[in-house]
Amino acid sequence: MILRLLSVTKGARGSLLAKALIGMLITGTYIVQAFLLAKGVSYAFAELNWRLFIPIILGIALMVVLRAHLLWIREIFGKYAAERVKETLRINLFEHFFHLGPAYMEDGRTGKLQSIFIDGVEALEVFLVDYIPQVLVTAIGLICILPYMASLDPLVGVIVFVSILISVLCPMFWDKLMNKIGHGHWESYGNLNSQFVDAMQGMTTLKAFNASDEKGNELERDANELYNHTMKKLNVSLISSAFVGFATAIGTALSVGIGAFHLSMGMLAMSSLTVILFLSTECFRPINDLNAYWHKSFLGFSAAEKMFEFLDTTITVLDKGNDRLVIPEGIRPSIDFNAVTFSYNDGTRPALKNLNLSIPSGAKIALVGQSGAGKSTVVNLLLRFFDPQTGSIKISKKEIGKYSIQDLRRQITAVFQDTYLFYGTVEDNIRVAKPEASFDEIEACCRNSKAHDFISALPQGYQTIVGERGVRLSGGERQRISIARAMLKDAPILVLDEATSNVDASNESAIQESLDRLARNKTTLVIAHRLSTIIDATEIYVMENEHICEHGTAQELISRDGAFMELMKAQNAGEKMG
Ligand SMILES: Nc1ncnc2c1ncn2[C@@H]1O[C@H](COP(=O)(O)OP(=O)(O)OP(=O)(O)O)[C@@H](O)[C@H]1O
Repeated sequence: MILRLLSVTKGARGSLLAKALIGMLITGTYIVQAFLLAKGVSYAFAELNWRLFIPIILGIALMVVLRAHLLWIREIFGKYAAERVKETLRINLFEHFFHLGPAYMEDGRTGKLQSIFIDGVEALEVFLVDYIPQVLVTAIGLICILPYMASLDPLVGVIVFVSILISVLCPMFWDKLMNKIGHGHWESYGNLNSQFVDAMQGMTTLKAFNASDEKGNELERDANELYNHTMKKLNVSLISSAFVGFATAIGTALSVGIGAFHLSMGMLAMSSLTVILFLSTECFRPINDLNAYWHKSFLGFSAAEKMFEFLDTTITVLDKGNDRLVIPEGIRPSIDFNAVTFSYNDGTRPALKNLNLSIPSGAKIALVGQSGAGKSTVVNLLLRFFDPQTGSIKISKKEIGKYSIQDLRRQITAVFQDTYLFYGTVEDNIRVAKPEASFDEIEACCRNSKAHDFISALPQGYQTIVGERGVRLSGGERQRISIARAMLKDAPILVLDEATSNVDASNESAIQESLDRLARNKTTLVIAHRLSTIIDATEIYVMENEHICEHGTAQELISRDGAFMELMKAQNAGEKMG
């Protein structure tokens, strides 16, 4: 995993190396300072002239000033590297997220993803930007200091070496436990985040059903779990740090003690003992820093595992097709579903079973049926949000999997029952369909979709901010914006999935007229519950239990008195009661 993590430092490696080099210079200033201090102390014991102390004091002051500057420069390199690494990681994550598409979002909870994408990436900063350069600094520093210490007193060298080994290896013993706790932390953090997002989005429902207390309790339980994990993490981290602190303190004390003993035995000079005294502290300084970074990094490790787990999620809808799907102006493609079977998720219950459906070039086909029959699933498959397990779907007689997904979706305009508005102006939201559109084109589409009047009445007209944190629009208004989007995209295949379900009666006939006009030179698939809106379709397909049970013109189906008539009767009865 560490190697994989290192791969994301590409683009920031120069800065990381610079940071490590500056770190070595900083260690150098500490070593020089230690030597100067050692010299000063030995002068003090020798009771030499005070003037001799002046260069030592000046030298130490110089080291302090130099170190302050180096620390400042190291911070700049560190921050630059951190931002680059985090940017790379997030770009990788977002790219994969978009490749996974709607199929992934079926299982994933937004709050969990958010916690990994945002906070997980932040948690990795310490490991990538502090720990890795510190490994270099520590290794080089020790390679320089240890042999010198051993040359002064071999036994002291061995003691320092063993203490360093213990300090480095000790955190590794806790690794498994720390990792487990880290996983628990992200799990509970993700749960809390998901619950919170859920509560925010469903606030109206919670209040309407007096269920906010229960939701509040669930949030409290999740917050409590997170607290417990955080405390566990702190405990283990503190114990591990205490071990390392103990090993370094014992190492320093032993090396000075042994040095003093050797001095008393006449085996070591006073000047060497003072050097050992100050240098042994410098030996352990980078180790302590390394240990501190290791502990700060451990949440990053478990976050990294979650990130890699996400990055390894198989993309189920593969974009392998290289063929271009460019439909020349005026040409209307045909669509064919042949023996299509499809199940969501675990595949236990098929949403479509052996479905056959043909939409001839330029025809308007309607798909009707009871709720849950599988109508929207047909659209999901046509847009390749999912791929069927068996059977084939063809556009213009060629399997849709052979076209690039971008090309495929470029040729289809879909209007759904639910319209998502992004944070931004009304104009931006419509422009999503055709970024290069002129304002006049946008306005013309809004007039046709009966959206222009209400948009003009908004505080800043087309420049009014909508979406999250923006002006709230009604369901019908949102749907008219989505119809304007569809009109602007004007692709050769039109899919209307309950496109006017939220539109009020006064606007419906006018919008229906515009949609009919839009559908005139296209191949159209309409899904509608209100059967009056599809009566003019070239052919109506009736779905029942995941497959087509009958099809024909409205007239044919009415005279057959089958499933379609059942639906008509049920609807008429419903309308009469309404
Ligand atoms: N994203 C999904 N994940 C899992 N199951 C799903 C998903 N979407 C739909 N289903 C299931 O697949 C079946 C068909 O659903 P689909 O939405 O296609 O029906 P529909 O005919 O469009 O219904 P409605 O008219 O109510 O919109 C249903 O049993 C539904 O529960």
